[in-house]
Amino acid sequence: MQDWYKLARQRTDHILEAIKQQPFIKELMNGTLPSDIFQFYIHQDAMYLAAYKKVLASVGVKCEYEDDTQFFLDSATGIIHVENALHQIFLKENQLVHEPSPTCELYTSYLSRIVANHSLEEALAAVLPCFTIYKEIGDYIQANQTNKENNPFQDWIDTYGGEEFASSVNNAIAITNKYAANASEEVLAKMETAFTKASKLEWMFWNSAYTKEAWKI
Ligand SMILES: Cc1ncc(CO)c(N)n1
Repeated sequence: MQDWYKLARQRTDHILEAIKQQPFIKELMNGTLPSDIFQFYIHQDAMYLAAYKKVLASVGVKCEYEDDTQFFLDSATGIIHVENALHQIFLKENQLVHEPSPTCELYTSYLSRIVANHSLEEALAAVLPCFTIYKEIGDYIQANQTNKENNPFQDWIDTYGGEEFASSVNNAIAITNKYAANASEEVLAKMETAFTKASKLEWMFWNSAYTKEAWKI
């Protein structure tokens, strides 16, 4: 499988299209997303990223080649910078929420489990939508918005639509493709399942922010 990502991207296109149609994304793009919803999202995302950082470091440890290990360790460190930058702008201290929503818990637990107990190939496929979907959504918003001068969420949009993130995303894709090139049919099927599931969890994460998802009891 030479270009594994291309096929996985095609097969999950409906999920990406559904994300673009979400009110969270539409209102983020036109700048009308209510601030309580964005605050809820930023808080949940802070908890998500804290877990994701550890997941990326573990993926790095599992990699066979030194450059790949370095890439994932650098990405984990990069998250600290992104977190700090975005949170300094957006995080309002007086509204701190410490409990992860069910979806945040589900997504981070899922990734941790795959990385801890499954193959490197599956782990790479599971962490990839976090890179690629944010890149696609950042680019989509930048290409379609008409309010770059006065969108209150522009710093967030530019973080993921920017060039720096693009090179990191391309590297993550290239590494995943490299391991997929030598994977058996059985492993490839598991990779696709993991990529699809993580893509759905990205959809759920934005949806859960928009509805300010809470524990049912
Ligand atoms: C839920 C989620 N997925 C991906 C990213 C991109 O790093 C993020 N910040 N949050």
